[in-house]
Amino acid sequence: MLLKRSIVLPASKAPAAPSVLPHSLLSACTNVGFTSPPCQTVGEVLQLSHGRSIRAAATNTPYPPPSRVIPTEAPTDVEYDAVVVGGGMGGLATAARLVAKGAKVVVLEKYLLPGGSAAHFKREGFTFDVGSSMMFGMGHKGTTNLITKCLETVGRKMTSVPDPTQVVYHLPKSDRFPKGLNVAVWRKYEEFLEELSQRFPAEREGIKGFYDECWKIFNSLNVLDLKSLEEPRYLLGEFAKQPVACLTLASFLATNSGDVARKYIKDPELLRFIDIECFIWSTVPADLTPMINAGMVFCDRHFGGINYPVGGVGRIGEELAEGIVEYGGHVVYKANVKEILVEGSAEGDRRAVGVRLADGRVFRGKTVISNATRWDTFENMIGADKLPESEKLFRKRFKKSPSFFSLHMGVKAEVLQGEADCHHILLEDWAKMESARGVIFVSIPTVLDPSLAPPGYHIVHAFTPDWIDNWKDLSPTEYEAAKEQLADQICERLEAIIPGLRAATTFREVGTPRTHRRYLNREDGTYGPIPSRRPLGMLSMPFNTTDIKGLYCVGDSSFPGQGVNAVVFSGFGCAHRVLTDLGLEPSWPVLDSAFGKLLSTVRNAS
Ligand SMILES: NC(=O)c1ccc[n+]([C@@H]2O[C@H](COP(=O)([O-])OP(=O)(O)OC[C@H]3O[C@@H](n4cnc5c(N)ncnc54)[C@H](O)[C@@H]3O)[C@@H](O)[C@H]2O)c1
Ligand SMILES: CC(C)=CCC/C(C)=C/C=C/C(C)=C/C=C/C(C)=C/C=C/C=C(C)/C=C/C=C(C)/C=C/C=C(\C)CCC=C(C)C
Repeated sequence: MLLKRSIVLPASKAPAAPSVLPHSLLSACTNVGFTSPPCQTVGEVLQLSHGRSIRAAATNTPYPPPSRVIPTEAPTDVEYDAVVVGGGMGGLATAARLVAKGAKVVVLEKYLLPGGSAAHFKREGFTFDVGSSMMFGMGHKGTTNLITKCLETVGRKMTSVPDPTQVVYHLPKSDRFPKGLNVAVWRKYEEFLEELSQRFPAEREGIKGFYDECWKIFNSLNVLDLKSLEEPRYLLGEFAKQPVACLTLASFLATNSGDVARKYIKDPELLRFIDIECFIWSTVPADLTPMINAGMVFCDRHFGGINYPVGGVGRIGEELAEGIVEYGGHVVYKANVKEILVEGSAEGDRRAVGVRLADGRVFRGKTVISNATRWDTFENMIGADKLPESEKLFRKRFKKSPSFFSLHMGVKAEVLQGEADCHHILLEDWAKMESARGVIFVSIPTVLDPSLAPPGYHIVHAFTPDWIDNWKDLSPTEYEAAKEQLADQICERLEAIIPGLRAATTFREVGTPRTHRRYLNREDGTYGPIPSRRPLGMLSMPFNTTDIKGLYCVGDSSFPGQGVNAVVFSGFGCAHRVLTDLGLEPSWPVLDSAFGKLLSTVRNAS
């Protein structure tokens, strides 16, 4: 095994090897749907700094060639119940829930395929995940398995392969850990606690105390029927059915993970570990990470587990899009929304009535749901001069997180012989945890699903946070050179955990924050919003409704934030709120408006 876990659990504790399906069996399930390049290409042959040359993405030709009809049309002479801008996981989840209730829906996606950051693309026999690769919410029990539930909403089911770990950390060396702090987050909770406690024996009780608090949250979430927190009829119903769970969640709404961690843990090195536990999914340390989100992430990884969808992460979006169409909805690609049409001019009176595409087509709807970031939705599709007050507040409280620099590599399988863990985190210096190009995230999905690469090869997808400003004002030649230089540096660092990586690499494609901006249509290529000051837990995050009537936001700039299962939850909430506003689900209108006012007062004050 080349990516060694430095401390191995006692044999009795070690989990069984993952059930990796044979290549032949997996390829039968693999979808060869339409593809197109989400990353920019880097030329025919790359000269690596250590003297070898490898094939880079040669052309923008989709691989394999498109085999499906790509719908680019939907009727424009009807009024839809909902026009959804963007077919990322947030938009698709909303649309799936809406069509299942009989709503007339059109999803307008700028790109050629569904899924947004959770899509995939194909090159030379490799199927690469665009961004997301660590899938929560794909379990089979409880109520928090939101991806499974969302697929079921439109009659779909997917096969996935269980990951034996959520992630393996390769953290900085210190006096106490001369070989580095190496921790595997095992699928079994007790095994993870044991491994971490072996590293920090004096904190055994504190470790259990902190993570057990997370279970209080998760167990409360996991009995609720998860829908819109902006809908009082539903909320009161859940309070009546599950009073303890709701009160527990309410008590954590304004809490951040760092506060709870410090209640139980004193060791500064262990507190730094809790910071990176949060950072890898929230891109901020524990003090800025809402405790409810930590409860969800730190427990679902052991409850439903991390599961890799067979055929690649992009299959989820493809299945959802097909399901939406089967249920009577429309999903239109190459549909670039330039403007959200708003009638009325006075704040409070304005109403969204449809959208206009770059090619001039107009789609009218009783509601408009934007899966673009709030910055793209308001500044770019409505007008910076028309920002509602609540949006001004959002911009004060939240800023754009960095984007990512990504490296998609095809490597000879020998270099990863015996490797069983899909996700790894590498950090050499704690002081650089929050810096651009500090933490390196690694995903090797072929250890779970070999069908993603040709026989004898693996995929290594490595990415690191980076700012778009680092890529501005470069000539095309400078841009290409900068990409190659940084890619070489990242590969060199990765050799610490994958010796021989550079020599084994046969294919490499590089994406920068500019690539993310261009292909995901996210301002500055941002990964999502992060708090600009200490947040009051989840209270300051906006829900789905906006101050413009009929306009809703879904995705990672709405409650509960970043994460594929998080944006799917945001889609469940959004669809529920829209259905009640359309009269397709029951509500109590008088209570509704009073509750809406109360909620915005609490949020504005928090
Ligand atoms: N960006 C990454 O590299 C990355 C990595 C890991 C995880 N993720 C996760 O992915 C999730 C993002 O999900 P999401 O649903 O909020 O957003 P998303 O960015 O994945 O999807 C938004 C979709 O809307 C489309 N779109 C945007 N503007 C449009 C317009 N004007 N017209 C038509 N289509 C338009 C985009 O093409 C995209 O498909 C987040 O949870 C994030 O944590 C992202
Ligand atoms: C009054 C009122 C309003 C209220 C009352 C009380 C109550 C009832 C409350 C309730 C609440 C709720 C329901 C909530 C919910 C929440 C949720 C669902 C959440 C979720 C979350 C999730 C998350 C956050 C997730 C995330 C994830 C992520 C981000 C991931 C990512 C990953 C990555 C990036 C990593 C990768 C790695 C490598 C590659 C290594």
